[in-house]
Amino acid sequence: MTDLFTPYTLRGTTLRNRIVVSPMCQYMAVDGVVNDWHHAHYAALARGGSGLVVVEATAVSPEGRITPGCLGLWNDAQAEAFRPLVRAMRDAGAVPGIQIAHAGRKASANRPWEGDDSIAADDPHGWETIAPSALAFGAGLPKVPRAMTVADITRVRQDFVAAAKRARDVGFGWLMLHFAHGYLGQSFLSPHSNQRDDSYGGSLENRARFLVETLLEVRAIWPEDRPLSARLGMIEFDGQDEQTLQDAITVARIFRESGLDFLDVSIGFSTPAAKIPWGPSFMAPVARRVRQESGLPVATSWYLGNAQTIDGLIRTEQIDLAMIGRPLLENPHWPYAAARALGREDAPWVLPAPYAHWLSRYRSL
Ligand SMILES: C=C(C(=O)O)c1ccccc1
Repeated sequence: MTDLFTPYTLRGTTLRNRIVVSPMCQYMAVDGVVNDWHHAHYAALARGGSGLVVVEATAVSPEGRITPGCLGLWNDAQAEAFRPLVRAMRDAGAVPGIQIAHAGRKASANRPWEGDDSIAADDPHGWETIAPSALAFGAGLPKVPRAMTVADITRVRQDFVAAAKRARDVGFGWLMLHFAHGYLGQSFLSPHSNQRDDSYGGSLENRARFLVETLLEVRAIWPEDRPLSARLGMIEFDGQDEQTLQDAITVARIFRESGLDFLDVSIGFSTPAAKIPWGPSFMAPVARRVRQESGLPVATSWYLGNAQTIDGLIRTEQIDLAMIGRPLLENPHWPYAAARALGREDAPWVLPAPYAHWLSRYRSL
């Protein structure tokens, strides 16, 4: 019986368990470069026992950042700065992953604790944003993006490929394309944000074109023995859920045929009018359906629940991996706590030996 601590092998890459550190933006970079914050943050998460650690949304170009504090992979100096981080995660027994992204019309924003809104037009820290259509997201992000030309689309696709090559060359073992949460990839797929009348807009095939073209070109350079995944907003909670989900499952099937290995099922966040039914494991039924109907192994996140609940999602094959976010910020050693909660005798050895020997020799009372 498969459970939360069963190793997971995909394309010759083996995770020690089913626990994944979900990519969570830290907004602590300067000029997109890794610094002490990231070293401490990701090393602690890797030492906490998770099987895969996915580094936060890392921009493929300067304009692709959400905020000025986002990490980047648009130049070689940024890539080289990742090397010690990759090594530290591997030394801790985790597979190092990274999410590459372009924020599209949600770019040029202040950090969440500094406004969580568009940088003012007269603020030199901001920049021109681009998107499929000249349609602002709205709410705190009223900045109207410039509609991308086909030349822009080609350039951004090439930026994704260049960033993927850099991630490959510095040793990341798992790549995630960020096609969710209202960012550029998602914004091509969603009619909320894509009202183009050329071959990148209108029909589902056209709205998926940028995503599929990018996936195909990244697959061509990503090593055969390393998993290629994507995070895709499969549902918007905007009143059109069944149609959106059917369309997204169609796209997921095309992704599988185009060489995608794994799909992280998330939310579109394409409109501020969405009514998200926040609740315990509320995305699990969506993930189960995507897994059944797309033929791809899946993960999902969002209020997944306690260790017993998440273990149950794995045991009943609703999901293959569990994307854990905020519980790991509360406790990077969440995998150890989960192993204890599940009654595993080897719980201490989820952690590195310097911790495990003390925890196993002098058991908690
Ligand atoms: C910063 C985010 C990301 O990188 O996906 C994000 C955006 C919306 C909801 C959750 C997370």
